[in-house]
Amino acid sequence: MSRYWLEPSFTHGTAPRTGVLLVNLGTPAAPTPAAVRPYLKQFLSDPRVVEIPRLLWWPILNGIILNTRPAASAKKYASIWTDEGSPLLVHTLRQTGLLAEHLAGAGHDGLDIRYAMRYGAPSIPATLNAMRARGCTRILVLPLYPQFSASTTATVFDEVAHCLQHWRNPPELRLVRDFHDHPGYIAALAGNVRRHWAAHGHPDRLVLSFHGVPRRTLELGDPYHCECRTTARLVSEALGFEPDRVLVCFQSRFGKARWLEPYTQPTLETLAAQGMGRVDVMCPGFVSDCLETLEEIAIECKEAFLGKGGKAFHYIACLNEESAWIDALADLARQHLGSWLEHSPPDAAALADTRERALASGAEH
Ligand SMILES: C=CC1=C(C)c2cc3[nH]c(cc4nc(cc5[nH]c(cc1n2)c(C)c5CCC(=O)O)C(CCC(=O)O)=C4C)c(C)c3C=C
Ligand SMILES: [Fe+2]
Ligand SMILES: [Fe+2]
Repeated sequence: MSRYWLEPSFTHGTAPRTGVLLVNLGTPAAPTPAAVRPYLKQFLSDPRVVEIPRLLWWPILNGIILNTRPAASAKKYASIWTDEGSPLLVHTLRQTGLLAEHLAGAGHDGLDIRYAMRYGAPSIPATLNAMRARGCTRILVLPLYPQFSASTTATVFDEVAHCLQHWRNPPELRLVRDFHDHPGYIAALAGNVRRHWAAHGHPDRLVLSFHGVPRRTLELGDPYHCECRTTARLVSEALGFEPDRVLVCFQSRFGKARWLEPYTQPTLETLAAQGMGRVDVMCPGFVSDCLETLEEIAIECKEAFLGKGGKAFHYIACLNEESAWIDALADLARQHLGSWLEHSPPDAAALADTRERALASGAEH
């Protein structure tokens, strides 16, 4: 769409309102190669995600990756798909509903609370347009990534800004950059582990596995690695578990470059070889279970650990619909909504009236 075409901005008959937009990564529409391909194409064409010059990357993406990976990924998606759809989508949808209920219950009614996906549907532009149609003149954007990374959080901000370039009358905007050390988020993670341990006893090692990014991004100043380490330290402290029995590692390496280390699967294999009977693995960087947790960790890494002689592998689920997490999410939203909760948005209807009278009379506005 051309940026020189600015959309009109009528909000007649709708009370001005404040919106909260949760954003997650996105997921294919179905666990089939035909549905995975366009999703991967959009995802891997984002220059924030793959920082390789387009002239080099384009032939690799279109000539090799998009011809081989969709079929392989579709099989993995099929192994975790539910009757309601992709786990990532199902959890994001439920979290949105629970957050809306929670905030309404706390007296903050009238908020327009929605979710969008950075890749695939519902898209950020389509959702922002729907919020405008509902009269949102203030929007809080809350990416569901606890740790900031240019490849995730920043690209959400880019997409929001790109969309608003086409608006004649854009909303007031607030962005949540990260929540890697939010006390409610840390407490919810520790609560999940404690509950697991109350039922199953303690492991020899607790492995905290985060999604990886290229090592080069750390050298260039991306704070992601440090935020992951901080989250891990805070969770360990909250648990009071001996620090040398907690390991931090990075999963989902993509391509041949060096990524953040240590890598999750080789670390688990080493632990098995060292005679660690039981490991528990949790993925604090994902607030919703998805392909990377349910397939890569709970299936592939489990097989790898047991295959090297490990005796028991426990995967501890993501926060998903945990009430402590919904409390934390509501707290985070409230904290960033701040003054917006105290003062309702300026009355757009009054402005529209003035404008209409001016247009009708042909007078200078
Ligand atoms: C190619 C580079 C990739 C970077 C950099 C990257 C960073 C990154 N990703 C997440 C969260 C998720 N990634 C997911 C899937 C996924 N990730 C990549 C590649 C990169 N991610 C690919 C190609 C895929 C698709 C699946 C596959 O073909 O293997 C998911 C799961 C989506 C789902 O549908 O369940 C999540 C979530 C973070 C947090 C991050 C950087 C911090
Ligand atoms: Fe990823
Ligand atoms: Fe660091």
